[in-house]
Amino acid sequence: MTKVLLVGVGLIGGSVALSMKKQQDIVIAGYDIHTSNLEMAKSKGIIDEMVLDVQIEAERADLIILGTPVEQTIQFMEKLAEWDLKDQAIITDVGSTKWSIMKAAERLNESGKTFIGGHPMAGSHESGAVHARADLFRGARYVLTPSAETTVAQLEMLTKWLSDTEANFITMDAKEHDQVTGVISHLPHMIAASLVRQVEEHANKNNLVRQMAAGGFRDITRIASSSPVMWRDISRQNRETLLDLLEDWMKEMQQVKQLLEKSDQQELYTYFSDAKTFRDSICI
Ligand SMILES: NC(=O)c1ccc[n+]([C@@H]2O[C@H](COP(=O)([O-])OP(=O)(O)OC[C@H]3O[C@@H](n4cnc5c(N)ncnc54)[C@H](O)[C@@H]3O)[C@@H](O)[C@H]2O)c1
Ligand SMILES: O=C(O)C(=O)C[C@]1(C(=O)O)C=C[C@@H](O)C=C1
Repeated sequence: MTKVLLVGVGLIGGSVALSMKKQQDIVIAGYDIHTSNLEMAKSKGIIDEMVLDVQIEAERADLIILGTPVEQTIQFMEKLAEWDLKDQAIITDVGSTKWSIMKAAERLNESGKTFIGGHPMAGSHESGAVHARADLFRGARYVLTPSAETTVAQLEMLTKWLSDTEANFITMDAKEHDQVTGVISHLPHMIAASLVRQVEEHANKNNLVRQMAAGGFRDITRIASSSPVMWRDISRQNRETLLDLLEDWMKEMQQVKQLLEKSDQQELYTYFSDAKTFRDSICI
C-alpha cells in the first residue's frame, strides 16, 4: 500500500490526486489550511483521509505532493527538512516556478531527503478542489526537475505514480523551466491582468464598454480571473525573468505604436500576418 500525503488540496493537487486514485493500492491523505476544503475533498472522493497532524502523516508517507501556492511550498519544504521522513520517501510539488523551489530543495537533499520538482502545464482560472478533474493533465506537458542527487529509479518511481495523469513527462533544468514558462505563461498572465485594469478605467467612464465585451475580450483575459495569491507568488519567484520580458514587451508596444503612426498598409498587414502564422503553428 502506497501512502500519499497531499499538502494543499486545491485545483491542481486535487486533480493529481483524482488521477492517482485509478491505482488500486494507493491511500491519499490530504492536508490544507482550510478544513472546509478537506471536508469537501473527502466527500468528493479526492482524498481518503483528512489530516490534522501533518508531521505525523508526513513521517508515514511514501510520496508527499505539495499542491500549495509556490511561496507556501518553500515554507513547507523548510519544515520537511526538519522531520523524520521515511528513507525511501519522495517529495514533489506542482508549482508554476521551479528555480526557487529547487534552491530550497538543496536543504532537503542535504538532510538525505529526495525532492523532485514537478509542474503540470495545464490548469484553469478556477481555484479549489471543487474544480478538480482526473483528466485535467491528459496530453499536457508535465515538467519534472530532478536534482543532481536524484537517481533514475527515483525518477521512474515518481513517473509511475503520476502516470495516470496521462500527461507527457519531460525533465528540465529549473532555470530553463522558469525562462520558458516566463515567456509562455507568466508574461501572458501579466499582460491579461494589465489589459483588464486598463479596460476597467475606461469602463468606469463609459458603461457601454462593459456591455460590449464579447469573445475577443473573453479569450484574451480569461486568465485574469485566476487566483491572485497564486500569481503574486509566481511573479515574485520569477521576477528577474519577468522584468526582462516586460522590457521586450514595452519595445514591442513601441513598435506597434510606430506602425500605427506610420499607418503603412503593407507593414500593418505583415505584422498581423506574421503573428497569425506563428500562432497557427502552435497546436493547443
Ligand atoms: N491553477 C493553475 O492553472 C495551475 C497550473 C499548474 C500549476 N499550478 C500551481 O499549482 C499550485 C496550486 O495551485 P491551484 O490552482 O491548485 O491553487 P488552489 O488555490 O486551487 O489550491 C491551493 C490550496 O493550497 C491550500 N493552502 C494554501 N496555503 C497552505 C498551507 N500553508 N498549508 C496547507 N495548504 C495550504 C489552499 O487552501 C488551497 O486549497 C500553485 O503552486 C500553482 O502555481 C497552478
Ligand atoms: O489555463 C489556465 O487558466 C492557465 O493559466 C494555466 C497555466 C497556463 O497555461 O499558463 C497557468 C499556470 C500554470 O503554471 C500552468 C498553466
